[in-house]
Amino acid sequence: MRLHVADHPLVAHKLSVLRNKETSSPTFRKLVDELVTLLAYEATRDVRTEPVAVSTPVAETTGVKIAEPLPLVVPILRAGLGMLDGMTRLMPTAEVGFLGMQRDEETLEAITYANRLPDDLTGRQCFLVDPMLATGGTLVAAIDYLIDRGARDVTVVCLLAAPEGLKVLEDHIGDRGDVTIVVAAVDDHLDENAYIIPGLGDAGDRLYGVV
Ligand SMILES: O=P(O)(O)OC[C@H]1O[C@H](OP(=O)(O)OP(=O)(O)O)[C@H](O)[C@@H]1O
Ligand SMILES: O=c1cc[nH]c(=O)[nH]1
Ligand SMILES: [Mg+2]
Repeated sequence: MRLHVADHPLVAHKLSVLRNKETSSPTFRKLVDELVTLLAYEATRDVRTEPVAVSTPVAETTGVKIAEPLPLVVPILRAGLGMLDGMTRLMPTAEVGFLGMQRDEETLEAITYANRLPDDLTGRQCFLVDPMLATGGTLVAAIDYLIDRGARDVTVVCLLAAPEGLKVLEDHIGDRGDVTIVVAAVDDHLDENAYIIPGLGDAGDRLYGVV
């Protein structure tokens, strides 16, 4: 497993506003979108391309286009939905699958309530998006769904990760797949309720309200 932590003053600035409990939902949504755009640039660095002939106004040349099978972006609902537009804006030809997962706040187990993924992911580059990697339970289950369908190349884009969750992911994945985590920051620790500290609270609630 590879970990890439964004090291950029704009990321750090936007993340600080996101953490602030006074930041309203509309501003929070906009900042998540802006941060994803910055992270997606790094996350898509190894996206596969193939040559394509291009006629410029004055010459023939060879360019590139994103190769088939097309990449698959998978937001983990709810909070991951706030990161989808930023990904598809950079990769408009990507296809989109969906996973609806909710962490049981008592047991911390990830429960899957929606699953709309292609049956066969052999050879597809997959991009999982979810703002928070806390205990790692949700992403372990999500990565397993992709690997079980044949995916071997998975990039996870998160805003915040806890060291505890990164360790769980690394131990779980082993050599079963080629997994890269791109994250805006690795925070300090989890509290007794498995919330990321200092964190930003419940990402889903801050994006969409408490339901
Ligand atoms: O690493 P973990 O300990 O599994 O926790 C992380 C998960 O918790 C949050 O989702 P939540 O369960 O709150 O669902 P929501 O997006 O609907 O709010 C977050 O968006 C991750 O999916
Ligand atoms: O800090 C946390 C942990 C899990 N899920 C969140 O939304 N925030
Ligand atoms: Mg939530």
